[in-house]
Amino acid sequence: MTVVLKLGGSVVTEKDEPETVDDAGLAAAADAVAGADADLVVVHGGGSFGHHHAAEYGVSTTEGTRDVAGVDAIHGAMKRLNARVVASLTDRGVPAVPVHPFSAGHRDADGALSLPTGQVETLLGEGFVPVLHGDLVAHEGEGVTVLSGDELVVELAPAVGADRVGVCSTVPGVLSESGEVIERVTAFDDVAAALGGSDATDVSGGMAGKVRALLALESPAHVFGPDALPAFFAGESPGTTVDAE
Ligand SMILES: Nc1ncnc2c1ncn2[C@@H]1O[C@H](COP(=O)(O)OP(=O)(O)OP(=O)(O)O)[C@@H](O)[C@H]1O
Ligand SMILES: C=C(C)CCOP(=O)(O)O
Repeated sequence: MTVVLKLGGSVVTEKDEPETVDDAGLAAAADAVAGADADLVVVHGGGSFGHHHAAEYGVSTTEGTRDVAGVDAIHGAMKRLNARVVASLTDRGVPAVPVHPFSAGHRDADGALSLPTGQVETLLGEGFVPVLHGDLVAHEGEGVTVLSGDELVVELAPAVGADRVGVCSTVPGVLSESGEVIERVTAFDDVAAALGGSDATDVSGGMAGKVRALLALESPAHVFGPDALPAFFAGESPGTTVDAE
């Protein structure tokens, strides 16, 4: 069983406090990952490491920068967070290794992403748990733009032949306008009215960006909260299933 799991930046960091890890959130997520019986690829989001710096330099998934100080601030912070996530996993005996997307991917002038995945597939085959992260990426005509962890999930899941895809955020799923967890989302327009950005600083579109990205996947993806991580690894379908059918 191959699983691609994104740990939202809102799960592993205090999203409102610049460069602050949520120690309890990260520990709980790492415990769940350590207990999983699967070949696993982990992706984590930016949280208060990526989004604050990206907002400061005016960088999003479509608006770029050529400022090397911005690259250092954003990519540097994401590498620091990645080191913390990898360490929390290796502390628990998970064979986690870092993979930095900035060194590998690029977007063309239309924004289309090319991301080599051979290193992830090979690491997985060799028994490692590759840990990727939302990052910057070279972007023709823009300098560099943000590459969200949700986009990484969409690229990686088919590349590694994922049997299950999970996106863990702090919300228990995609919520309706009345605040109920929507069980299944099959089309963006069906839920567009309920979808907003993030309630924290977020340059990659919050839940709306997440649903849009996941609908591009051939296979279903599950969006759920941190408490549901063990259920997800047990094969259940907690939260919202996003499935374009
Ligand atoms: N209809 C909705 N259902 C659920 N969440 C929603 C909805 N509309 C807006 N949101 C916001 O989307 C947020 C989740 O997206 P966000 O990008 O912040 O999560 P994340 O992936 O955990 O973080 P990061 O982008 O740092 O990785 C929620 O915290 C909430 O504020
Ligand atoms: C802001 C940066 C650098 C990464 C964004 O990744 P995301 O939190 O998965 O959207």
